[in-house]
Amino acid sequence: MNSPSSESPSSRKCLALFGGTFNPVHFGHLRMALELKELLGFDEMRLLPSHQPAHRAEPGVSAGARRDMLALALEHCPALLLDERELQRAGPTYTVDTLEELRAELGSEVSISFCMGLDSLLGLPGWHRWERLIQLAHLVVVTRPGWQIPRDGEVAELLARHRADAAELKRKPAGCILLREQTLLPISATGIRSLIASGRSPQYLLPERVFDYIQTHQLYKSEKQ
Ligand SMILES: Nc1ncnc2c1ncn2[C@@H]1O[C@H](COP(=O)(O)OP(=O)(O)OP(=O)(O)O)[C@@H](O)[C@H]1O
Ligand SMILES: O=C(O)c1ccc[n+]([C@@H]2O[C@H](COP(=O)([O-])O)[C@@H](O)[C@H]2O)c1
Repeated sequence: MNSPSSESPSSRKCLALFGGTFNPVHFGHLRMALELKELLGFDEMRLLPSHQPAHRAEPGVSAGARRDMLALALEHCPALLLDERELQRAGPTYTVDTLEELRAELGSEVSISFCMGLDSLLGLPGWHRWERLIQLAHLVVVTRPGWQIPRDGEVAELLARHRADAAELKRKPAGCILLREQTLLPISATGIRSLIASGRSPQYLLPERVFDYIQTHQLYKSEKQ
């Protein structure tokens, strides 16, 4: 399928995706996804767990367990959906493959926004076929404490060409980058894993049911996970 066409009706369906390793999912992810959905008026917000993350060491916890924790976290939140498509693909998980697949499924008119933290945007030039991403979807980037918007380099150039405001996400199916300054909870999965590995509790940083799952399955007891 070719790149989606540009202008068209304001009644266009708007789908948002929030991808991650979710090892484990925590309130930082969930609040960000929910706030973006509500504040930007997406019709759907799908959380997309990656199977075999492309640019990090293989997680010590299986894709199935990461998916199960995410499913538990979303059970009582109809506003957030789980999209398992990446778990069904073998080999390294590349976002561009997911977006090509979605475009083939949904057609060229639906607006697709791929949401990420600023830390992820800074690494974008290392992603597989990264220049194609912006032809297939919008990027919604939430600034994260401790991370600065770059002034030069490939990401700065990408921003200069594609930066747009929120209304553009509905006006076009793809091609815009929206930078959102949003208060993010200072929680990271790395922090949660190291708390547990050092014998401390991650309670109140993630949903209670996810905490129960981690305890039942004895996850993250060792630093390697
Ligand atoms: N506290 C947070 N608030 C909002 N977004 C977050 C937060 N933590 C991570 N993200 C974003 O969520 C997406 C998936 O992140 P990921 O699953 O790697 O979580 P993480 O907490 O950063 O994990 P790790 O510490 O293992 O790197 C990324 O786009 C990342 O920028
Ligand atoms: O496609 C790639 O090359 C690529 C490289 C790094 C990260 N991503 C995607 O970015 C999202 C956040 O990744 P992570 O590793 O921070 O959890 C997740 O959906 C990954 O699949 C994608």
